[in-house]
Amino acid sequence: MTEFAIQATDVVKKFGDFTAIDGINLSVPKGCIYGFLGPNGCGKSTTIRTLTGLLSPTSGQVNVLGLSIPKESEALRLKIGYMTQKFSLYDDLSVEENLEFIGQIFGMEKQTLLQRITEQLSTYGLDQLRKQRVSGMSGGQKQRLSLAAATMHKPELLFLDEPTSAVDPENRRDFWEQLFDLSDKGTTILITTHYMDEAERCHRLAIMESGVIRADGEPETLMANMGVNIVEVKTDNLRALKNTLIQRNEIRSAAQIGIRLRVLIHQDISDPISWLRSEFPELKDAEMNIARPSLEDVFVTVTGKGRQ
Ligand SMILES: Nc1ncnc2c1ncn2[C@@H]1O[C@H](COP(=O)(O)OP(=O)(O)OP(=O)(O)O)[C@@H](O)[C@H]1O
Repeated sequence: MTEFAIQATDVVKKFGDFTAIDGINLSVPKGCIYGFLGPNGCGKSTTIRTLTGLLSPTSGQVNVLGLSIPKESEALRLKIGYMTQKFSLYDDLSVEENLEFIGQIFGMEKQTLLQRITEQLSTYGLDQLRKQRVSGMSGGQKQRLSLAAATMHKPELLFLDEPTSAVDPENRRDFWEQLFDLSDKGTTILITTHYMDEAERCHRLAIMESGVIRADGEPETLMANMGVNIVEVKTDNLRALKNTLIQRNEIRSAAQIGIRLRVLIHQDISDPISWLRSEFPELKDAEMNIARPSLEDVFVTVTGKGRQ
């Protein structure tokens, strides 16, 4: 039987008249890296804050690591780590002082604390920077320190709210290596992002829009079950072609990618290339090929963006 780190049922969170999350159901298996993908303002941070007990849901049930939230949030606090996009570090303290401070908050004894600081500095490549003040550090260094701080007390469950938005692709890749290491050791990770490539690395994924989960599952399964075929078209006048194509109900979306138009066509059309040639005379001699689905296609298919 699958054990779940997080189970949320029909969770609603309102701010006054505004509904930020609207009936979310979520089951996150233990040890899983679970992604939350969605545009700015769709409710990702509100969901995380509700799951950690920082916000109380307006209605619905939340169970995290066997604890009923928000009632048992205080007990949960010791079992989770939480890293936000702002990194939440103390600028005037050095690298090791930041870790020491966090360890003290979690009530670690002096000897254990010193040993853990040494471990964390080594794991996150911060040995050389131990005396460095945070204010003089680069985005990538701050990110590593922030992850070291969030995992000081060896949490069972780690919440990461857009942790890579302030760093370059190389640092992002290194950061993901660290996440896979943590996952290998059994840590459950819930991470929010609006980067497609990052979402593809997750074991499971929920796609969120306007406070609602539009789809969830393994990235591969989501891509397989999209209900569309993808054709890439290379021809002239792509802008005009796009406007013509999206008038048809059979076409879910069309987006220009460089010199090609990526066209998502409903799966009930069995031979989409022949269909395009026969329905649109301007495509008679166009170069067309079937493309592999991407997570961006899934996103477009399950959210309102496909209807534009
Ligand atoms: N304390 C609050 N009071 C009122 N409205 C809020 C509050 N917190 C969030 N909201 C609103 O709820 C919606 C969801 O916000 P949230 O921060 O959860 O989105 P998000 O998906 O995390 O976005 P981002 O990627 O920009 O962080 C937004 O419209 C936001 O303005």
